[in-house]
Amino acid sequence: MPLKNDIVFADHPRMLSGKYLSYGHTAMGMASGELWCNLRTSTSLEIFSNNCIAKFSGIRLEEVELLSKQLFQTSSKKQAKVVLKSKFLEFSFNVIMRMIVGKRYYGENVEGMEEAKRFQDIMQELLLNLEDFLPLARIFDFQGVVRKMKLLMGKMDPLYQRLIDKRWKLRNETSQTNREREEKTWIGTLLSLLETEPELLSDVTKGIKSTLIGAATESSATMEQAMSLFLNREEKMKKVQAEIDARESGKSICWMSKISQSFISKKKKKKDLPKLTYPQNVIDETLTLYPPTPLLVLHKSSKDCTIHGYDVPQGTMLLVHLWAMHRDPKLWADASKFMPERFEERESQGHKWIPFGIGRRGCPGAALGRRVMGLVLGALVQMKKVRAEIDARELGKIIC
Ligand code: HEM
Repeated sequence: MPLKNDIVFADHPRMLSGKYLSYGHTAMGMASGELWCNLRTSTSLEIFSNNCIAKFSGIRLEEVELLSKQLFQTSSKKQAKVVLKSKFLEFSFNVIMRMIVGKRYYGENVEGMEEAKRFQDIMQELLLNLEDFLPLARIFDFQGVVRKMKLLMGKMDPLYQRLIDKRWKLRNETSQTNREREEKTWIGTLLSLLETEPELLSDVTKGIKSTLIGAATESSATMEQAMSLFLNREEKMKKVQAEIDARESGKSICWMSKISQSFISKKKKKKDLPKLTYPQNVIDETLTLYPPTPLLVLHKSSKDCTIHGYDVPQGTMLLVHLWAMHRDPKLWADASKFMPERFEERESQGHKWIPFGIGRRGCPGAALGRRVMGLVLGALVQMKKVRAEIDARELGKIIC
């Protein structure tokens, strides 16, 4: 059956089950696009591997601790209102930037204030514009959105270029120890890729940009949404607290790192760590009802193909209507209800649940995103325990 136009909306899993997704469509993501494809070599896959993510667990724990301290300070004298959106964004940027370049860009201990300020200003502007930056607006370019985004991306380029040049110079000049330290960051790993494939320099820059924006905005939007769902449904929050309490049998020793480890991928869960099923289900349900990328990113067919009986010519753009799929009453019981319990039968969710996309261009940061979100939510619903752990550590009573 021929298609009527060159933009296809897929709003049913059957549309996604054809061979369309299996032969390497091209994501037309705003910053990554085809370029990320080139980076999907063993080196870039390594930076998203479970081992690599585990290596950075200390960074995540430190950042959650700093976030918690900020919240304690704000409310130390009396109850205070806190805008979590900005706190989550700054937290997410710090986590991801420490993994990428080993530096914080917000809050205390910021190295190089001038560079940090430039970075913060660009991010602020970018995020304000990102809210308008829906794929459809981009196709028809309402209000010159594309031009605005290109301008901002252009402003980011020198910043990233300087970061990369600095690291590249250090790699070539410094001692073995410094070099090894550099290699521990993502940028170090990606730069080692350039030694064998120097033509990938511009892909590395663009890959880092898209990773950063996606990682920070998507995780923080989900955390914000989950907190708002929680605050309006006390019984769900209590259930999460109870599961964490039961798992720790009331002890508050080093539990943050244990919580963090509990959010690793289901298949890799360590035997000695009881599952934290309900908090995980809360995150998954938040991603069902409020996917941060409700239309995924634009995809384009790299060859002629047939989806669900329709002939799709090469170059057709595909928008996946994830929002509609995740709320389709034919696919889900009580489709619009916040019901983390539906994930108790996890295996049956299949292709109808794809907040991270699917296939070769699916989100490579899904495992990392889950861990970060799990840790933050776990900490926020158990602030007393976090405080006890931080105090005990500062008094030298525990080491973890
Ligand atoms: C709640 C957390 C997150 C959600 C819901 C999410 C969702 C997505 C989605 C839907 C896509 C497009 C997939 C497709 O169209 O098939 C994507 C792509 C991507 N995500 Fe995420 N993401 C999250 C966190 C992260 C994190 C933490 C990172 C990295 C540290 C990351 C890095 C990327 C990259 C690099 C791409 C582009 C992949 C490509 O073009 O091949 N994401 N993400």
